[in-house]
Parts: sequence; structure tokens; C-alpha cells
Amino acid sequence: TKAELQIAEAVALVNTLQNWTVLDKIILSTKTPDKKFIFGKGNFQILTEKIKELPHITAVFLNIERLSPLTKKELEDAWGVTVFDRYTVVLHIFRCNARTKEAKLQIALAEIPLLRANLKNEMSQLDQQRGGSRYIMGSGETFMEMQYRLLKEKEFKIRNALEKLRGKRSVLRTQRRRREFPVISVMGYTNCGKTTLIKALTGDEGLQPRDQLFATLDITAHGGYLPSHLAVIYVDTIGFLSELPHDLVESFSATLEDVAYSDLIVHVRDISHPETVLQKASVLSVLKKLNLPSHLLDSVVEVHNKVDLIESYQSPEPNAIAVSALLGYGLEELKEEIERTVLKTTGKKILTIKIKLAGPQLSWLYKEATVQEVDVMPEDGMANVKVIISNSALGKYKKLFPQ
Ligand SMILES: Nc1nc2c(ncn2[C@@H]2O[C@H](COP(=O)(O)OP(=O)(O)OP(=O)(O)O)[C@@H](O)[C@H]2O)c(=O)[nH]1
Ligand SMILES: [Mg+2]
Repeated sequence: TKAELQIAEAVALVNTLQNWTVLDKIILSTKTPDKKFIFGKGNFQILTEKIKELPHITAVFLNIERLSPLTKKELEDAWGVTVFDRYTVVLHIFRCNARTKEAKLQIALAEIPLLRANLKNEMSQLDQQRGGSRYIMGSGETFMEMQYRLLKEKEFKIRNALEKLRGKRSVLRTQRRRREFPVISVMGYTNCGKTTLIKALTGDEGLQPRDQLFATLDITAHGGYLPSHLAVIYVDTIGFLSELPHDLVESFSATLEDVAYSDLIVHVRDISHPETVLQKASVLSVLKKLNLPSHLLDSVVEVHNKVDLIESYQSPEPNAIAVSALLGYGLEELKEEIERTVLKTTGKKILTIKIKLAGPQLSWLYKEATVQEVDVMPEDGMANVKVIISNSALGKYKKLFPQ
């Protein structure tokens, strides 16, 4: 059932963290999460008894998106252990997996709303105890106002630092543009095999796929070739998770900003996963929220990965390409499909153009298009040149060198 699959994912999330183990689990219905009491009386009692029975328990993970600080505190007081929600667990995983400065900054940014909510809760408790807010001597602001200001300044600093890093990336982006390498964003649910697939397509040994949720937190680019020797850049992206807390998505969405500038999206799915259909829906709904240009959304290439785990796999979706990134099945077919789509979306053509060797055409083509093969016919001083050329460059060529 749905609840059992959800619990399986919750267990996987906890197990992703080193030295964290799940001692026991239970499925209980909850009320709306923003209510102060998320459990009914009976369920709360069942849960409390269960927790008391486990002598080695150090924390409780409630698989709901976000607990209010007040609820969290009440549960912690009742149970005597730390209580985590989906937001804090995912944030913790991110913290453990972050390698680059950008990923670390994004996590710090994602922590701000949490700190703000805690502050609000603490202050309301303080206010109840002392009645009203007090001014700090000489500063003209209350203790609460000062705390909020400090938090705001912190947020500002983090956003600034991120902005600087992104400035650098946009330079990279324009360089990429100029060299005219099509950029292919590889996206999908966490652990579906994105990194493994890029490794298989590019032979990049530096990539490290891991059987772990959120192994990839940084966007990285990797060069590869399509069947007609067209050079492309594959971009590895952070995985998606259903009900990924909203603030978290927001702070990482800048990493996904580059996706809007890519020429093609490859959507990788783990079709051996029992929740593969729901995972697809959740990926598509996030993609929709990213404000991507419609031509990108309309041309997504869907990959059904991990077919090696299913006996004689038959895809229910005729346009999807079945592969095993791990064993290398179906990769040639996938590359051909990627090439077809990339040529279509970028308005490029593969053509053979006949040129005079003595003229300036060849060097012009080298500069403005991608030359793939030059077949020289020495006896008549001509050559057949196979090129990948954009429609606009082809127009210019015809104008410059009328036949
Ligand atoms: N059997 C099988 N396993 C695969 C295949 N592709 C990937 N895997 C395994 O799936 C796990 C996750 O692979 P990754 O490539 O790290 O997945 P990812 O989508 O990059 O995951 P995140 O970066 O964590 O979102 C690893 O243990 C891979 O070995 C496949 O075709 N067949
Ligand atoms: Mg990865």
C-alpha cells in the first residue's frame, strides 16, 4: 500500500545517514500538520508506549514535511528524545553530503527559515514569562528585533556569496554557448541512476555513483560524443524527492537554474522501483515549477533505467528508451535518440557540403559550424565536408558563398 512504500522511503532516508539505524517503525494517521497536536489521543498513547519500550532509542522521525517548533518541543518533552521531520532529516543528509562551497551555502540558506521559526517560538514563550518585549539598553531595539536583524544579515550575506558564485557560472554558461556545445541536463528522482548513466555515456571516471539518496548535490558538467561525433555536455543534477520541503527546493532551485539554459532534458527513471510511476509524477511536477521554456518541456527524452533488474522488460511508454546504465545496455539507441532530439531542438542539421579547397569556405566552416569529416578529392581541388550546422549559419554560408 501507499503508506508502506512511504515508510520504506522514510527508512531509506534515515539509513542514508551514517551511524543512524531504524529500531522500529509504525504507521499511524495524523491530523493536518500545522495543527498543534498532530496525533489523536489514542494514537499518541500508542506511540508514547512504543517509544518507552525501546531502551536504545535516541530520536523519533515523523515522516511529515514540517513540524511546527511548538509541536516539536511538546513531543520532545513528552518522549525525552529529539524529534525530526522530513525537512530536518533531508537537511541533515544534505549537510553530510555537501562538498562544494555552493552546496554548503545553499544548505545554510535552507536553515534560515528553520532558525526563524525557532526564534519566533522562543520569543513567544519568553514573552509569556516576562510579559511584553524589553529593550536592550541604548540600542533602541528589543532583544527579539535584534535576533531577527542578525538573522536577516546572515541571510543577506549567504545570498550575496551565492550570487557571486553564480556570477562565475554564468560566465561559464556564455562560454559554453559560444563554443556551441549542446547542453543536456540529466534529471530524475534521487537514486534513479543519473550519475551512473552520465558515467556510462561519457566514460568519465571521476563520477561516483552511490547507492544512497542525494549522493549528488552539486551540478557538474561532463563532455561526451553523440553518434555523429557531435560533442555535447551532460549536466548531472540533484535528485528529486516527493514532498521535498518547499524551502529546501527553493534554496537549491538556483542550482537548477542552469537547466533552463540547456538544450535538452533527459529524464531518468528507475523502472525497477515499486513507486516509479509516482516518482515520475513528482519529477514532472517539480519540472513544471521551475519555469522552464516550453520547448524544453515538450522535448524531454525519457529513459527507463535499471532494466537489468526486470526480466524481459517491455516499456509501456513507446517513446521511452530502455537502458541499463550499470551494464551498458541500450546506450547506443539512447545516444541516437538524444542526437535526433538535440538536432531538432537546436535547429541544427547534419549536411555534406562540397567546397573548393583553394577558397575560404573550409576555414569559415571550421569557425562557424562543427566539421566532422573532410573528404578531399585532390584531382579536382574539391572536398566534401560533413558538418553540423545551425540554420542561421547555413543561411550566412549560402549568402557568403553562392553556388
Ligand atoms: N541494477 C542497476 N543498478 C543501477 C543502474 N544504474 C544505477 N544503478 C545503481 O543505483 C544506485 C544509484 O545510482 P546513482 O547513479 O548514484 O543515482 P543518482 O540518480 O545519481 O542518485 P542521486 O545523485 O543520489 O540523486 C547505485 O548503486 C547504482 O549502482 C542500472 O542500470 N542497474
Ligand atoms: Mg547522482
